[in-house]
Amino acid sequence: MTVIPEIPTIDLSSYIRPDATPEERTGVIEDVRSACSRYGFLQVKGHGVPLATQREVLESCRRLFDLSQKEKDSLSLKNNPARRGYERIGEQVLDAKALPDCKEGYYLGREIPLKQMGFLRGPNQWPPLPEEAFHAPVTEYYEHMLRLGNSLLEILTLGLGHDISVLKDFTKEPVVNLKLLHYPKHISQDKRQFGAGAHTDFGAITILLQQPGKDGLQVYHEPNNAWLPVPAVEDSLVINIGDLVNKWTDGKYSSTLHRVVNASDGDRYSVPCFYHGDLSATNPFKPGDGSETVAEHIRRKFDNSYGLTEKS
Ligand SMILES: O=C(O)CCC(=O)C(=O)O
Ligand SMILES: [Fe+2]
Repeated sequence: MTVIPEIPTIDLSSYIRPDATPEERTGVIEDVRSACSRYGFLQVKGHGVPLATQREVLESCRRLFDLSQKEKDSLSLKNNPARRGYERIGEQVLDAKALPDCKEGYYLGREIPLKQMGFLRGPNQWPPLPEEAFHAPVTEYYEHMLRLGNSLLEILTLGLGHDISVLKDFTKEPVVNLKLLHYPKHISQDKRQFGAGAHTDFGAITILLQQPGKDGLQVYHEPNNAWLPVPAVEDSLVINIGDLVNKWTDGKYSSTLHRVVNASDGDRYSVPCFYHGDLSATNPFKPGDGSETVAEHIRRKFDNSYGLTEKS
């Protein structure tokens, strides 16, 4: 009988706690290294993001997507050079062999002044919701993602045998973007319809909050030719490696195909956080290897998935 493996869950508190021993830290580094090279995915607990903050950001998703279609369309990412804002159901095609994704989304990131606006950098588009119903909870969650993202990059870097100082340029002014997602109930009978078609993430790492109890994420496991479900467990965050780190580590840490089919009998909300890094950075693990910049890499993949060109 083939035993289908499970995506491992790792307790990060043994690394993050100020009084963690060197042995405890080494244990976490080793476990994360192993999960990233075997699966490219892991779940973490003990990550330091308060449960109330997680619940609030998921509530903010519900409030946002409950706005009228007209209000949401007026915030479209297509009219925004920083690509902040709203994506309609069917607007993104993550897998060109499948039907357009059955999800709607909303991008937010660091608030950058208008005069410094550029690709993925600029002011956010804020929906017409009270401060405490959206702006405050989303901003609080965002600050936690920055902190956690930096700790995870450290852990990954140490696992590769590098000093964390190699991350200096990459983490200088990092583009770290949240995406609020809503998957309606899955009703299509068409086998080519997914909430999110099979894809790998574009950036360095992704930290994903799934609405507890609302399963749907599946990760491809090549050795078994199987899609492994990643259960939506309260207070666990999913971490996965993106294409940038896959490329920079020659696949030692792999960006793995994944997809979403809303398995619940109602709406499903989730919040991925894409840590892309400093747009002008190149490979921190092999400086001078001639690789493209973070900006060049992300732009190609991002615009392609929305059918955008540099000028649109
Ligand atoms: O909603 C999810 O569980 C995953 C979303 C995802 O993979 C993505 O947005 O890249
Ligand atoms: Fe993804």
